Amino acid sequence: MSEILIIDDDQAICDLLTERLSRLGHEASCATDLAGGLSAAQKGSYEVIFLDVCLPDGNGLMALPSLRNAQSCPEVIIMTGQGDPDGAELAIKSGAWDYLEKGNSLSDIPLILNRVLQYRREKASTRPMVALKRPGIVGNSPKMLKCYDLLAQASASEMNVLIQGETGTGKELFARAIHENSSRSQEPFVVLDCAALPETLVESILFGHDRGAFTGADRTQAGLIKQADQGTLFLDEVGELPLNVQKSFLRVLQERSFRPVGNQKEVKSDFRLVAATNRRLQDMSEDASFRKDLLYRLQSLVIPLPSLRERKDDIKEIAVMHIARLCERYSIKTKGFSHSFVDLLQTYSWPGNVRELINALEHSIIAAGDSPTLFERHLPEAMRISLVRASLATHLPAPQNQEDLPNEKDGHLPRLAELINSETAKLEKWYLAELMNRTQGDLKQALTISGLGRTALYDRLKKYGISRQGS
Ligand SMILES: Nc1ncnc2c1ncn2[C@@H]1O[C@H](COP(=O)(O)OP(=O)(O)OP(=O)(O)O)[C@@H](O)[C@H]1O
Repeated sequence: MSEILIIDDDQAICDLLTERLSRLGHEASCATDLAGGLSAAQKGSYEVIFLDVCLPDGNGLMALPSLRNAQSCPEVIIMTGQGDPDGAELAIKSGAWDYLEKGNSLSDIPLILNRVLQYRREKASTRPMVALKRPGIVGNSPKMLKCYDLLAQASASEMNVLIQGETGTGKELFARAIHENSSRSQEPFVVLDCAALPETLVESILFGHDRGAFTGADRTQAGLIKQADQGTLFLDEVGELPLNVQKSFLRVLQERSFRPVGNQKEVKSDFRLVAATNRRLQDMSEDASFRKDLLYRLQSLVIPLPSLRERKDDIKEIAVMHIARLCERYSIKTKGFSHSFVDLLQTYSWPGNVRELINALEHSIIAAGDSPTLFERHLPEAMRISLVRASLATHLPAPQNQEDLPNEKDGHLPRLAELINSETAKLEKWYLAELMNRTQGDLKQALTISGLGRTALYDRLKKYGISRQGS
């Protein structure tokens, strides 16, 4: 028995399919819109999903990558009312198992299901025995384990892969790992940074040029696409690819051939494509700043890399590896670190992800000088200040409940000025004590955070009898 999900807004189709599937011994669940379907797919352990294209809250095809990325990595069978050969082609290229026309092909369902389930059983029993190479990639949190599964799938296939993630989450590292683990590992890995393409030279960089093709072209030069022949082409920051280049690149992806600038002859290149982005390409395709047809082709398999704050359990392990690497680079003995140092690393939100963590570690190693251990005071000041600010903000005693509000005097409201003075004094006293506590008496930090001048801070500490230890 297999668990199967049906995403279709037509209740009659849901009922019909559920009945057929249960007769075949499977357990079917239904969702009547995309949001419900996506949420069910994330929670359940479905082997197969039947997906309608036109749903009340969106196009089913656009959700295909997210559905395939669900924990159980289900196969998706597209169902649609209209026979649409282009849509069918796109669906298959986007990683769907099959494309069915409602009505005509519903009788084929038992056969198709048999094939899918047999394929999944065989795939499970022939999991590669060779260990996956993860050069420089650290982390065993559940989110990363899922990424390793996708990395293995990507490496064993020739599918176009789209790696999504915030800056510094390891997109390039993963792209290299896909190449290293693939059958193309002995061939070139060519990186094209789409954000750094000078507009006038884009075509020549990508497709190459012949001698004399333009002023300054004094010799024939192969473009990056040709250089990636037999190997892997990595399009970094693919969301930055100019629209006119998206069009020519789409053609290259379809034909695997192109014309160098100044040459009439088509040149072939057999490359495997991996792309990466920190932008929401889906949204960009909605406002026409990224071509939908190119997006479909790029995302046959999507690897969504988690941010560092979503996998705080990995921070210590990553820190250990990079401290060792950095100390080796500086030719010094590997430093250790205190508990509180790791605690702070795990509290911070890391907008720059692993890259920012590495920079903070490098800063700490230099700041520690001869000390064999890293302490929190070795971390960059800006980071410590941001941590203190964040914790102060979360502790601000805003009067939210009736009990927090000031007491009335003998049943009468106090004069407003009196009330403001007494509440301000309470708040000031609390703030200064917290400030001294959290900065551990570091006056420079306390001045930066509070925005007070030196004399104003000293006067207030004296007024409320607060020591630099916060008591
Ligand atoms: N899981 C990881 N374990 C250890 N180091 C990592 C990991 N992920 C990333 N790094 C390190 O973080 C740095 C940034 O990684 P990388 O350049 O691959 O990120 P990116 O997502 O491509 O960044 P950007 O979007 O800014 O180009 C590199 O030094 C890389 O070695």
